[in-house]
Amino acid sequence: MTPPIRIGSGVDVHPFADDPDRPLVLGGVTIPDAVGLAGHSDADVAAHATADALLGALALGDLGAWFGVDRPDTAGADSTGLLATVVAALAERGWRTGNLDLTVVAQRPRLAPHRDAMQARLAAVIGVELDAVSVKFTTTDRLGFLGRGEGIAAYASVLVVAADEA
Ligand SMILES: Nc1ccn([C@@H]2O[C@H](COP(=O)(O)O)[C@@H](O)[C@H]2O)c(=O)n1
Ligand SMILES: C[C@@]1(CO)OP(=O)(O)OP(=O)(O)OC[C@H]1O
Repeated sequence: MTPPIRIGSGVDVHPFADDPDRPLVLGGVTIPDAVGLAGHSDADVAAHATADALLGALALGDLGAWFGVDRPDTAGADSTGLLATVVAALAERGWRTGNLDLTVVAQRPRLAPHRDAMQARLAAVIGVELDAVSVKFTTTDRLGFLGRGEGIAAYASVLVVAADEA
């Protein structure tokens, strides 16, 4: 019998864009005065890692399997819309999110001032209380490609719960 809780993890990395006017979007929040990430969608690594974690919890494949990698309809897409589609797919199968713990790895910019906004936005999109979403930030102390400021990564862990569980 399938246990009433399942765990999922997701990872995503995108490089900084060459275009200095591209917005940086993380967890559905536009970070002011920051260069954005390159990608087919809005390149929101936080939303992508969260969506992959939810898909992983139910062994439903990954973002590319659901949304392709270069489909015209996802060009420049708001990734919280993709995440909402994944949340709806879970609900259709009788599952809801228990909690999300997300770590964004970025040498720059400083993100802590945007934690509350990201937590609130992600909680709204995945349909959980505010205290079920944790967003953390770390640098790599200048080590590696992230530490050289070449891009941003996000790592998400989720618990999903059978919707009929109290
Ligand atoms: N892009 C970032 C990275 C980190 N922070 C905050 O700084 C703290 C210390 O980071 P270390 O990598 O030096 O351990 C971290 O816990 C975050 O609070 C940040 O705001 N933005
Ligand atoms: C979101 C999708 C949609 O084309 O594209 P990207 O924004 O490039 O993001 P990535 O995590 O590289 O791949 C997943 C794709 O499904």
